[in-house]
Amino acid sequence: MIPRKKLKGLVAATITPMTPDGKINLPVIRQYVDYLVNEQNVKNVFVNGTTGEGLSLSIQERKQLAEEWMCQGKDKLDHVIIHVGALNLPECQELARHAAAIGAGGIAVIAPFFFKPTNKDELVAFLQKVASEAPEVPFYYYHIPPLTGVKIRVEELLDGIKAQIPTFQGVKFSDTDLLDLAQCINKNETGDFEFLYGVDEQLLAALAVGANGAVGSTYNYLGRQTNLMLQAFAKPDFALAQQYQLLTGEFLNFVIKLGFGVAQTKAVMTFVSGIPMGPPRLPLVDASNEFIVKAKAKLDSIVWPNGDCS
Ligand SMILES: CC(=O)N[C@@H]([C@@H](O)[C@H](O)[C@H](O)CO)[C@@H](O)CC(=O)C(=O)O
Repeated sequence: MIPRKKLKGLVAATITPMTPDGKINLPVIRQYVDYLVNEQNVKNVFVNGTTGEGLSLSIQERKQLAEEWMCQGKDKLDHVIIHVGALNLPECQELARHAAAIGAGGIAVIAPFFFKPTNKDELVAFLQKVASEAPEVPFYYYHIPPLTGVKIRVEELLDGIKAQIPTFQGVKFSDTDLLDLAQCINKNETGDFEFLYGVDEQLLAALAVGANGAVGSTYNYLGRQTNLMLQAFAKPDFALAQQYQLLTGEFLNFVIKLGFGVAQTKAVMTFVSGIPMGPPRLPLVDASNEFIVKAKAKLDSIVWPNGDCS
């Protein structure tokens, strides 16, 4: 495998821009890349994940999106990780081969969640069959039990993983079980693996137990503020880091009470960035106007420590 720059800091879980009639809006990706890099200081992306509605897209659409992010991100982005998980092995393998062929910086795989693996060995066997299709590409397990219902603890999965998946690079950890995350970090004695946290509203707690970075939806539009939180944490200025986390938490707590998911993320990103993200794909439905008005007013009302506006 070619030596690579270690992935740390923020990774935007990309949104899939769509036209009003529900097609993928590929031409918008160029502007999207520039926005992330120049306005949010975010240079890593995670494509076709939850926020990207990856599981609601056809294989062809997922390939097109992956290609566009690779192409537009060339010389601008540091890492492009492609999520290649699906409900069946052949599609995962096809997407993994495709990601390798286009030079992706990493691939990630969610646990299949219709017929679910019931223990660590079944899960690792599935992941291994996907990873081996891209033998030169760093591999991440995408742990998101609230959506998959697969609750196999990651610390268990790590035991002997490198022998079975030589490309294993780390975990995108989208769960609130910080004890499991801490145990993973404890096992990562040589520091070879990366643990990227995926619950944005409690990233600071994950950093405190040793997460290397974060993948999330809010880094599309709160990347700049969250980067300042990371800087404060590294300094260390914990009081300042805490202020940032409390403020992003205040916004998320507000929108979660209104009903917050991928459709609402698309709406927030559209009004913050000015880039049209379009509607979500069914079964998700558009955010309501009431949501948009209230979410915008809330975000505008937040006074960030740097005196910045969102
Ligand atoms: C369930 C969910 O969508 N979680 C988000 C978070 O970024 C989430 O939107 C945020 O913490 C707000 O709750 C990410 O973990 C998902 C993600 O990274 C992805 O799109 O693959």
